[in-house]
Amino acid sequence: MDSVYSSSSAIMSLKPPGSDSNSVVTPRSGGSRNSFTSFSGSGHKVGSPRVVMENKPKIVVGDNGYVLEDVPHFSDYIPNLPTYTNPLQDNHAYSVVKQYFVNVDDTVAQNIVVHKNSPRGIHFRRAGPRQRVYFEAEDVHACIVTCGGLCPGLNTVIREIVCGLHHMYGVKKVSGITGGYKGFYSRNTIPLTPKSVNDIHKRGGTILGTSRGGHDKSKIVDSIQDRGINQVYIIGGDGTQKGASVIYEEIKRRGLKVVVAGIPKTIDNDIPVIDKSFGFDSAVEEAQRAINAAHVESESIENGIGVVKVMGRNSGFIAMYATLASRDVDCCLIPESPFYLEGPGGLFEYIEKRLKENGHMVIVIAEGAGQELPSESINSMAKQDASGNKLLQDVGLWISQQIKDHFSKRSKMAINLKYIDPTYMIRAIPSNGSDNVYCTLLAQSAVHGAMAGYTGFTVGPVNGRHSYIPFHTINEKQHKVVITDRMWARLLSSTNQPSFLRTKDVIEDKGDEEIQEHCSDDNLVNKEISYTSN
Ligand SMILES: Nc1ncnc2c1ncn2[C@@H]1O[C@H](COP(=O)(O)OP(=O)(O)OP(=O)(O)O)[C@@H](O)[C@H]1O
Ligand SMILES: O=P(O)(O)OC[C@H]1O[C@](O)(CO)[C@@H](O)[C@@H]1O
Ligand SMILES: [Mg+2]
Repeated sequence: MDSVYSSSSAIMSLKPPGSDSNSVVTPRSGGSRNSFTSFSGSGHKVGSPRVVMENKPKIVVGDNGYVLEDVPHFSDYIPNLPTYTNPLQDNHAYSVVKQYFVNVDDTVAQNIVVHKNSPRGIHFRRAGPRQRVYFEAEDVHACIVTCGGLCPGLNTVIREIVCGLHHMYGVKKVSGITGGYKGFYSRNTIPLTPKSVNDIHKRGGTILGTSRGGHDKSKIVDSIQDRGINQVYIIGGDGTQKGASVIYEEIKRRGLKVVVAGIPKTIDNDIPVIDKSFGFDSAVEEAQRAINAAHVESESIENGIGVVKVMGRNSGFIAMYATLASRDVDCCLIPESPFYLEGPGGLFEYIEKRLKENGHMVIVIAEGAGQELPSESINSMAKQDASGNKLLQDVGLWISQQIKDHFSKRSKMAINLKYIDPTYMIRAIPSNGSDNVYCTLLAQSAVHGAMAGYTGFTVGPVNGRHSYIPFHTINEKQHKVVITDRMWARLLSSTNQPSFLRTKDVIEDKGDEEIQEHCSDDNLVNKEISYTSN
């Protein structure tokens, strides 16, 4: 297999040094806190000097178009590190498993729909326990932080990182960083033990608290160093993963033996590459309650219209899946599918037609849908939250008002509209059973990767197999509903709503679809999260 670091000529092996089962157990270093591992580029131990590394993606290419988008490993920038036998091999629970350790050469294909002559395409390193680890239990000081908005399952991930570290690897020292990234510079942390986190998965929210903004790279890494932390688990959405990547780069620049592991969290399901994000299923389920209420209200009254707003800033996955799941929805509006109100093919015409046919209707709207419409009329200034995310207009309220105005002023039809905004109620629930299992796998995969010396990665299922995905890949783009894909067509055929598309849009979008083929939302339904032993 040929191996390259992107355009550079450096040759790299698929196996990280020390992960080879034939390698000899190297002696324990005395103080293996994060400062012991500063090395010069030439491999000499030099005490404290800083190591400046090139930030190039780690790409390995092989035969027939095989590409591995690999994740960083300590051994990339710290030579001659000691490795240890994985304590799992003596764990009674896992000793029954035939082949528990993941082969170091195992990778996971991003694209599983192929033709006879297709190139093998992009792969990611398979997640799971390795035979050799880069930490001894008593030397680990892990920390966990949650950032960004709430999402069902945050507490489950926290619980399972703590329990995974403790029960699988014997790690006792885990600190909770409170209130998101800015918690790194506050004085107190919360000690986390299997006992203290035992019941937290039954609660919504995050026991650690969360926040937006306040990411200061140098202060965060100083705090990590000062506290002697050597494994950092960062749970959060797209912004958080970008912040994690910046922290990882700074840690590498300082030559520290500190893992940065990202666990993707987003109720919007807007993180690319992974099959879906945790909490998404729980959110879709909870949205059913609001849609049911809207349906009951609307069908109980003449010309009743129920409008339900769900979350989804730039990606309309919750709206799309909640609509498909419910079957009571007559129109679903998402950010990816621009719509218009007036004239032939517009929303008002469709509402009138639907009410005449059926006497009532339900509209589900994602919060980011049609944002340009209220902005045009209200002419508001774009405002941002503390993280720099654009603050949205309440499109649910706006569209409800537009529909009311239209039917009272320009149509002879008297309507009864009820607007339901369950957005924060959906986000604040505890995760359901299947999300709990998914959260467990994510947490355990992150722990295995960290113990094995991988860093700078986000963990997640790719085609059902948990994988380590480099930050740069995760941070490249956002996962969005592709409106020229089959899944959106299924929705259109289920609701019978207009597509609001003109032929020109379809042609332009088909070009996009080819580019985004691998992250099509078809993947989301056709792939199950695999609960196999990775
Ligand atoms: N480009 C960036 N570089 C460094 N830090 C960032 C960056 N973008 C966001 N962050 C930090 O990440 C944290 C979370 O970001 P944000 O509020 O955008 O939420 P998120 O992680 O995207 O989650 P969600 O949008 O699902 O609620 C914030 O503390 C923010 O300062
Ligand atoms: O009001 P907050 O907490 O800033 O969060 C709102 C945003 O967070 C999200 O739930 C993402 O976490 C978006 O869907 C929503 O726009
Ligand atoms: Mg975000």
